[in-house]
Amino acid sequence: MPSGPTGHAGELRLTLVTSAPVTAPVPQLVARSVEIPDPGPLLSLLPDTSPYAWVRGGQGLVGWGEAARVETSGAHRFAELEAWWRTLINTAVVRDEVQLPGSGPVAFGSFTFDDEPGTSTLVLPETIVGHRDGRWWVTTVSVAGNLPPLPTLPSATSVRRPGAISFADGQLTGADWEIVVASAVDRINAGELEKVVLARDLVAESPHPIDTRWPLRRLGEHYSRCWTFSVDGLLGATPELLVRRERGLVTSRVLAGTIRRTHDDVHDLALAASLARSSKDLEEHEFAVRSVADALAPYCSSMNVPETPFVLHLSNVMHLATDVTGVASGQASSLAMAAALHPSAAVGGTPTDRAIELIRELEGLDRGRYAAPIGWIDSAGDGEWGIALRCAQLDPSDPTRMRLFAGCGIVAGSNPAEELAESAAKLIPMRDALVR
Ligand SMILES: C=C(O[C@H]1C=CC=C(C(=O)O)[C@@H]1O)C(=O)O
Repeated sequence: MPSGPTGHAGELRLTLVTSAPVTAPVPQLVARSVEIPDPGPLLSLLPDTSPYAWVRGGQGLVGWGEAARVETSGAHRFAELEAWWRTLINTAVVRDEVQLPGSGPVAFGSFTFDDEPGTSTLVLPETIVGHRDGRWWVTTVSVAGNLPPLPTLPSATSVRRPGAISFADGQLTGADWEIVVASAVDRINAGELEKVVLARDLVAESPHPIDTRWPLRRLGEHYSRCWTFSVDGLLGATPELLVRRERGLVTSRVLAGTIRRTHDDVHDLALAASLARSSKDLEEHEFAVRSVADALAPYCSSMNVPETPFVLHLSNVMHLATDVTGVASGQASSLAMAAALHPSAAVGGTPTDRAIELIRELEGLDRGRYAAPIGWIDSAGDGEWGIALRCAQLDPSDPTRMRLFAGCGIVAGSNPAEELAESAAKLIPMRDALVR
């Protein structure tokens, strides 16, 4: 049901929560972006309430405050939220003195993996700070119809370290999850499908409410090749870019096929070489690349799909990776492309429908917004959408608790114990970010 606008003059906010097409009137949005001197690391600017972030190698966007928000659920969630964004932007007054991707008004978004349960959201923060190629800017947004004043940026604030964190099994114990993986392998060997991605969760508990900026800063430091994100208490550092659309250029980083690192550099190099030759991992990777290339093809006039993957080295694992690029042929936005790509074979399986049915049947997990698109969209429809991996969701009703997620692509040659060990390696970034 739509609710709002709420607040009083000068603090007008629009909040919509809807399971029906988003039809409520939208307010007059006024936004301005101005260049600023280097304000310091983006992630250290965030205040402690509802931080929004999309940062890689120190560059990207952070935001806070809430000028407008919309939530929805169901099979049409992507189209409904995009329609709302377009309506908001169509009547907006924007003074953008920066003219870079990510300047001007930007909505951060996070979507559910499945149509139900849960809600997906787009949020337009009141303040957004961006950094790209040696330039910094601030965007201020008002929905009260007047030009917003420039904010005073906070100086780096201190962040509370989580207390002694305890971790417990989530929905399934490791042993039970291995049984689930074994049944998936049986179903693949029976010829029902080729690949399915199965996930598990852990529950982290702190003696006091978790300040999510602590793990965010750690993730930004230790996984600088990944996209560190935060939207509505879902935070993590994903190595997988579902899609970027920027001035007509479309990019996707596809990952599938994983090997754990040992931290012995010589041994890790040998492992990387064996990953690049592993027929099980190459097959798993090929499914993922195909699914992305097929989904992007209708949106591109030309595409480059490399035949051979490269090995992406992260501090916990190494992945087979392929960067698919294309030239956009029409006006479809980054969000429309993310919708077309989701769920790719990196988080669903092959064939997609059969894999999703098997996930629902076997996994026993509410994935929430894990393994689904998370990112941002600007007024031109450009933006970046990652897959929410290597992440955790803060419990909205108990901020001392977070659920951590990790999943593995299961194919005919998968071994349940190996997959459990791989999932544990994929949980390391979030575990370490919480305890170190
Ligand atoms: C589903 C996850 O990873 C996917 C992305 C990269 C490699 C994967 C793999 O090798 O299994 C997974 O498909 C996860 O990290 O939770």
